[in-house]
This record gives sequence, structure tokens and C-alpha cells, in this order.
Amino acid sequence: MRKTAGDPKATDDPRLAAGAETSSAVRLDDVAVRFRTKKKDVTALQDVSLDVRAGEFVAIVGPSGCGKSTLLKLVAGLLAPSSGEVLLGGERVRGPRRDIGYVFQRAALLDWRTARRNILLQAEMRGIPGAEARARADDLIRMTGLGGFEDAYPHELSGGMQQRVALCRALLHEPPVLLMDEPFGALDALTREQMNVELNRIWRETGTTVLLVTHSIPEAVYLADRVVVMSPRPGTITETIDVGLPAERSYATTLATAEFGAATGRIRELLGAVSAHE
Ligand SMILES: Nc1ncnc2c1ncn2[C@@H]1O[C@H](COP(=O)(O)OP(=O)(O)OP(=O)(O)O)[C@@H](O)[C@H]1O
Repeated sequence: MRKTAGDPKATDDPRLAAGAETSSAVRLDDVAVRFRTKKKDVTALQDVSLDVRAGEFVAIVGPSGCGKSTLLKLVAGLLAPSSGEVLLGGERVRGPRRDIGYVFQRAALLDWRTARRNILLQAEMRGIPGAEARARADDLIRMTGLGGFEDAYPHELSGGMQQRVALCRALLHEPPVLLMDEPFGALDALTREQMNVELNRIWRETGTTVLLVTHSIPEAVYLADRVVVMSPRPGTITETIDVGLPAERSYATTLATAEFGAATGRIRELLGAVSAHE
């Protein structure tokens, strides 16, 4: 059951649109990934099964090299599983998917384009009509607090602002699924907190399903409905933790809740137990 602060029926949360609560947005069935290199074979993922509901926010944590990025690449169709099946919106993923948004640790903006034109690049690549794309870009610029910086070039923006531009670009085509690979890892602690608060709001406003890879346990618990904890390579899912917090979360209040303490404690225990065996 999705958690909301009040009566779910009384909200106009887009994530509660007809049927959205129960339908599967992303599904991995008994997936394994093996890489063959000249020197050795590496099993990156093994026995991974995961079902993410439409509108859900799932965070993935685990030790370095456990296959978190590999998992996102499978969902994006950038990589095929060695065995098992990956489904996006109920459809088997057979190649690169256009109906996703992807945000990486580095914003990867084009230096010679303004913030606005970096965002609109997504529309150009997809052939989204100009007027529609501009209106959507304006909405996103407002939503992410970039107003006033539309015409700035990347070097004139802070790291946090550059990541906001990358987020707008990833959301321009209204993807049902947003994949985020350690998107705030390069930001200072304060900016990272601000970005967490903004991402929580954007997630609620857009109704997008989010898969977030992060090395930060507090970030995972503050943002997610569920946190998937992975084991070292070959990456398997050790445990999935239901955070049990309402979707709308004030930062300071959330960090002081018993649910936040219990979830972060459990994840630390799992990851600690993992490193003790390494
Ligand atoms: N194209 C590839 N060829 C060979 N091995 C690969 C390839 N891509 C990933 N691997 C290996 O698969 C394993 C999982 O890599 P992946 O990048 O998914 O881990 P990760 O959990 O995201 O790591 P990190 O937290 O350090 O970013 C690693 O051992 C990595 O070296």
C-alpha cells in the first residue's frame, strides 16, 4: 500500500491515477548478468528479481561493484541480461528504450548551450514540437527553481544547478520511469540535502516511477518508498526495506522519525554485515 500523509482518495496526487498504484512499471525476473572479458568472466548480477509499481520510488544501495549501475542499464535496455527477463511497463526490454529518463553523477551538459537549450536538446532528439517542448521546459524550470538562469551557460551554474538542468532534460519527454545513477554524488552536503527535498517534491508532482542508485543511506531512506539492499558481487538482493513514511516528507521532521531511524539502522546492519564478510 502506498503511503500518503492523509486519505489517499482525498489527494490529487497524479501517482494515484486510475490503476497506477497496482500496475508494474519495472520488473526483473530472475536476472543474471555475466561479463566476458579477455582476462576473466565476471558475474555482476545473479538471481535478481524486483517488481517496481508505477509511481513508486525505489532506491538501490550496496557496496561498490555490486551491480547497481548494471541493473539500471538493464532497465534502460543498454545491456541485455545473460539470463532472465526485464520488463518496462509490462513489455519485454529488447533494446535501448526511449520511454525513460536517465540522470548520471555528472550533468554532462553541452558547454555551448544555455540551460534552456540543454533542456530542449531532449526535444530535438525526439522530435517533440517546439511550442510543446518550450512550454514543458518552462514548467520544469519553474519546478526545479531554475527561473532566472535559463539563459546561463553551464560554466555559469553551480553544481546543483547543473544537476537541476540535467534533471529537467531527463524529464522533458515525461518519461514514466526515471533512472538516476548517483545523481547527487558530486555535490556538497548542503546542496545534496536541498536536491533531495526538491526531488521528493518533483517525484510527487510528476508521478514518475523512480529508480535511484545511491551510496548515501539517509538519501535512500529520505527519498524512497522501498530500499533495495544488494550484496557484493555477484550482486543479489539481500533485503528490500519498506520505509513506511508518507510520500510528502519534510527533511528535518523525517530524519527525526522512528521509521527513518529503523530503516537506516537496518540498512547499516545489512551493509555492515556484508563488509564484515568481505
Ligand atoms: N562492460 C563491462 N565489462 C566487464 N565488466 C563490467 C562491465 N560493466 C561492469 N562490469 C563489472 O561488473 C561489476 C558491476 O559493475 P557496476 O558498475 O554495475 O557496479 P556498481 O554497483 O554500480 O559500482 P559502483 O558503486 O562502484 O558505481 C563490476 O565488477 C564491474 O567491474
